[in-house]
Amino acid sequence: MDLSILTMTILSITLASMILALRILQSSKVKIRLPPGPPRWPIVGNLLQLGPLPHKDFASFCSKYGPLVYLRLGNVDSITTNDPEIIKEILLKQDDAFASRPKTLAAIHLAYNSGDVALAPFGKHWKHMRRICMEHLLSTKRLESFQEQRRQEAQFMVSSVYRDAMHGKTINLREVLGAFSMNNVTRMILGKQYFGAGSAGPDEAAQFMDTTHELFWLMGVIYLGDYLPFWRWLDPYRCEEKMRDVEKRMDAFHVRILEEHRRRTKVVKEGSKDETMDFVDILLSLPGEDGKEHMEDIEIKALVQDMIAAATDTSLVTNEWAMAEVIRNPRILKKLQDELDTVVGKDRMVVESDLNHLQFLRCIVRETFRMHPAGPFLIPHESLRPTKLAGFDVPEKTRIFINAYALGRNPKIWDNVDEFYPERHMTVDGGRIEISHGADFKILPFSAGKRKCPGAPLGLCFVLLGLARLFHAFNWYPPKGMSEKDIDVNEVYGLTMPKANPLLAMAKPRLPSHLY
Ligand code: HEM
Repeated sequence: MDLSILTMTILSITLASMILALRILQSSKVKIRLPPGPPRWPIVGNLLQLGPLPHKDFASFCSKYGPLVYLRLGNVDSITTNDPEIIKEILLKQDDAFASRPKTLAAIHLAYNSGDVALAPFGKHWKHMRRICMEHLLSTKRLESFQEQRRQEAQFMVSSVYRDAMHGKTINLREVLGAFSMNNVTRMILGKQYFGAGSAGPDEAAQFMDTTHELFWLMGVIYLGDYLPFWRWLDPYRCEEKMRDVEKRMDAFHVRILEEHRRRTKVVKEGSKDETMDFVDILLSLPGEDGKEHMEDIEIKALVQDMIAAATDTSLVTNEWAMAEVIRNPRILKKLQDELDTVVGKDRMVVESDLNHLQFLRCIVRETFRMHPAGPFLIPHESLRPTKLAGFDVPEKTRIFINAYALGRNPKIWDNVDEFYPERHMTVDGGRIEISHGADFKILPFSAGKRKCPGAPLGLCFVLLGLARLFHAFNWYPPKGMSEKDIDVNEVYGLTMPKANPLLAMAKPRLPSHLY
């Protein structure tokens, strides 16, 4: 064949293929009807429209464009919603389409390459790991077996506040509540506590706390490298480098924990010591996936890290918000203490069996979740396949930002959205107040469907017990020189949404001294 004919043929075929490809692309684009959303820039999409509080930016997009909004974040399709019906559709009716997680750099570096539960994609490994947590850490029987430890930690917390109160010291409630959550969690999981008498050495405790704080922070960052590949390459804020550093330190910590437990198991087997089993002991004794004799170390480390991260910060953040809102509102504090005095009395401390009878306290917790949900976007989900939602198309691998913050402040479903008013949750017949989402999906503290929080009963127990003890045992006031309304309610964004500034307050004991 003549060279010019060959060239012509190649050119014609290339041109024809290009026209065909363009037609296919156009026709597929015509068919796709994405939800409405703000105009976007080339390459970065809507990323530049997000500030330090993205849950508020997303909320204002919903006010402007409707209950379901499409955003293009760099090269990632994303949707956000604040509407109960759409949320129900995502989490319940189309659960099988929306139950996955995106593979973020945090999942790679801080969750053993998505080898955990919370950041794992939907699939066999996730199911296996989740079942282990449900059966061996979060079953009713296991939770009951740790009840005495929770009582001890509640008493330790009250006693430490009492000591400071008697010396007229200002109490840093973030520290107090953080120690309560962390000790409870590490006692269940690692068999040791990091605060107070009998705790791990001060160096180990300080190191562990620093590293876990960094871990929480890095897990919450909306890292541009997840949306723009070139950003990952530049990494101007050295964010990925920090992730790698925390990954290394956390891993070294887990290696030590596993060694300690293996040594101890040997001693227990030899019969010289009787120990109750913590979660790590149990994980070390379980068979692995696909008929393996044991779980792999990496799986144990991923689960332990997940449980500590998921359980500690969520309950601390919720408790700090609830305390801040109640101390800002003396009327609510008085009403709560009246309830505590009626149900519990003043001659003993609150115990767990009281918690179901404290309806006003339960309303306070519900109201706290409405205004300050621990997870403003839950943990972002990802769609597994293309689907339809509220009449619009949602492509495969779309990132789903369910805005629990904007749901709780949605003026279409709540009145006076910025007022902390627990009474709005009272039932007409005075019945037990449910703290989960309920049928109307007007709040979403623990999510719903396949990825709903498996630790909700335990998390609620930490929250209700911690608050009941502190409000029953003490009167609370703002620090000297401040009034109630000076207590700020600003938040910072992260995987959880804590108060921007630690809550400081003064406490005055209100029960007989021998109870402390
Ligand atoms: C007040 C306390 C807590 C709150 C508010 C809370 C809230 C949440 C939320 C909003 C999610 C995301 C659900 C979703 O993405 O759809 C979640 C997931 C999760 N939570 Fe909790 N949580 C709390 C306590 C706990 C505790 C105590 C544990 C365990 C010890 C725990 C373990 C988990 C795990 C493993 C996941 C991931 C589930 C999955 O992806 O399958 N949480 N939690």
